Amino acid sequence: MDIVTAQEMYERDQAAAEAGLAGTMLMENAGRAAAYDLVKHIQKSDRIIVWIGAGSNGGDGFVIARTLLNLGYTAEAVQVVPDEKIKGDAAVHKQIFQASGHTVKKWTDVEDAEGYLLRADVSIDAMLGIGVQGDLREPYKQIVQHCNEASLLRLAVDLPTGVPADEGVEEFTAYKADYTSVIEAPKLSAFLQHTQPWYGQWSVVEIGIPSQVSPAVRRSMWTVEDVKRTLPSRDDHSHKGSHGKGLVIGGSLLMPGSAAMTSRAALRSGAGLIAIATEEGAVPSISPYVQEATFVERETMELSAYDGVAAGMGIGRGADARALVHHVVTHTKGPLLIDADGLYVLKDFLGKLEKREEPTILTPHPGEFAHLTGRSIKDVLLSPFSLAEAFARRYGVYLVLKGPSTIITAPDGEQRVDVTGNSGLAKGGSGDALAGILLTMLMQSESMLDGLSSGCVLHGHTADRVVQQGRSKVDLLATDVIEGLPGTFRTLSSSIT
Ligand SMILES: NC(=O)C1=CN([C@@H]2O[C@H](COP(=O)(O)OP(=O)(O)OC[C@H]3O[C@@H](n4cnc5c(N)ncnc54)[C@H](O)[C@@H]3O)[C@@H](O)[C@H]2O)[C@@H](O)CC1
Ligand SMILES: [K+]
Repeated sequence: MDIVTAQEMYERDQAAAEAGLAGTMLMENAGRAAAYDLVKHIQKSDRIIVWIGAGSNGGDGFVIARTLLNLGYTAEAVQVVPDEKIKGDAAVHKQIFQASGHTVKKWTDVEDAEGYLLRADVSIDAMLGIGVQGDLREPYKQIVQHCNEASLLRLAVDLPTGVPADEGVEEFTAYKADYTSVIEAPKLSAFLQHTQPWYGQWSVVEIGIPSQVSPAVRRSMWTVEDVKRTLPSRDDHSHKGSHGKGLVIGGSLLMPGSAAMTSRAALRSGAGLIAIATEEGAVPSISPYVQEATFVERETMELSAYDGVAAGMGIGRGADARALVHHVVTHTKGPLLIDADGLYVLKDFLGKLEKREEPTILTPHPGEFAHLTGRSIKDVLLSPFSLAEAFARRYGVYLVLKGPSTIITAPDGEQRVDVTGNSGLAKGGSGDALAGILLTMLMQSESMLDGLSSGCVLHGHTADRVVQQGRSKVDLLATDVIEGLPGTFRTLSSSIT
C-alpha cells in the first residue's frame, strides 16, 4: 500500500479526474466508504455529530451524514464555517444533503456548546484534511478543544483536523481521534512519532481511483502478506552452502551477548553457516548459546569468503573498534551490514561507503542516525522520510531506520515502512536479533530491498506473536523473539515447514 504526501494525494485525485472520475464522484465514493468504515465503531442508539469544515474534507462530511441518516443512525451535520465558504464539490454534496430532506446545522447557532457535546455519543471530524496549513484558526480551534475535552468517541475522516499530512511540522493543535478512516492512502504523518498518536487506530478506505492511473509513488508499507509473497523458498535439494555463509563481527569480553544473539537469529532465520569473529575471551560465553557457529580470528578473518557480513554489535567505541570497522569497510567485497557500535565509529569515514560496489546496509535507531547525520534526534523524528532518503542516496547505502515505524530506504530513494512490533522491543538486544535476521535475508533474497523489508517484518511480527502467546510487552526479551522465529516461519508458508 502506497504512503503519500499531501501533494502526491492531490496528484492522484487529479489523475482520477483526468480519467473521468469527477471530484463529486470521488467525494461520494470517499464519503460512503468512510461512513461504512466508521459505523463499525458506532451503535445504532448513538447520537452522532458530523463536523463539517470549509474544504473537500467537509464535502466528505456531507456524504457521511447523508449515508448515516439513510442507514437509520441519529446524526446531525454541523457546518462550522459560513455558507459562502462551502464551494465546488462540497457545495454540490451540501445541496444533495438538503434535497434529501435533511437540515444543515450551523456552529454559530449552537448554544451552550458544552451541553451540546454532552448530549452526543460520537463525534465525526470532517473539518479539515490534507489541506490544513499552519496552526488551526477559529472556529476550528475551539471546536477541537471542546471535542478533545468531551467524553465521547472521537472519529475522524482522512486526518484528524489540524494534523499536518507531511513531515517536518512540529507545532500544531489537533483533534485527538480514537479512530481515523484514512481516505485512499495513508499520509506520512500516520507514521511519525509526534503525529501518529493523534490518529488513534486507523485504516484505509479505497475510493475507486484506478491504480493504473495513479502516479507512481516510491514509498509503501511492507506487511506480513508481502513477506509471504516474497520469502525465498527452501529447495529440498539444497545444502548448507545454498542458504548463505555469513560472518558476524561483534561481541567483546564485556558484551558477548550481542554477537551471540545476532548469530543465533541469523541461524534461526535460515542461514546455512555462521562464523563469528570476536575477542578471544568472549568465545566461552558465546559458544554455548550458538553451538552451530564456528569462530574465526579477527586478525586473520577472510572478509571476502562470505555471502554476507554483519559487523559492529558489542565491539565498543574505542580506537580498536574504529580500526576494526575501517578495515571491514575497506576490505569486505560482498554485502556488508553495520549496526550499533559499528555505526558510532563509522561516522569518521562515512565517505568510504560511497566507494563500495556491493550493497552496504546501515541499521541505526534515531539516536544513531542523529549521530551519523550530525542532526538532533528531534530533527530525525520530525522528518525521518526525507532525511533517510537524502542519506541513502548520498552514501549509496540501504538504510534501515528503526522505530515503531521502521523506514527501509534503498540507495535510489525507494522506501518501505514496517509497522509491526511493539514496545516490548524497546530493549537492549532487539537490534542484535534484527541484525541477525537481516544478515540472513540479505544473503538469500533476490531483491535487497524486499529482503531487508521482510527481515524487519519477521522481527516485529514475531515480537507481536510472542506477546499474544503469553509474554508481555514488559518481560519480552530479544532471545524470546529469536526463539519465536520458528513459529513465525511455520505460519508464513507451507513450503517452509
Ligand atoms: N478530489 C479530491 O480532492 C478529494 C478530496 N477528498 C477530501 O478532501 C480533503 C482535501 O480537501 P481540501 O484540499 O479542500 O482541503 P481540506 O478539506 O483539508 O481543507 C481546506 C480548507 O481548510 C482551510 N484551512 C487550511 N488551513 C487552515 C487552518 N490552519 N485553520 C483553518 N482553516 C484552514 C482552507 O482555507 C480551506 O478552506 C482530503 O483530506 C479528503 O478528505 C476526498 O473527498 C476524496 C476526493
Ligand atoms: K478530518
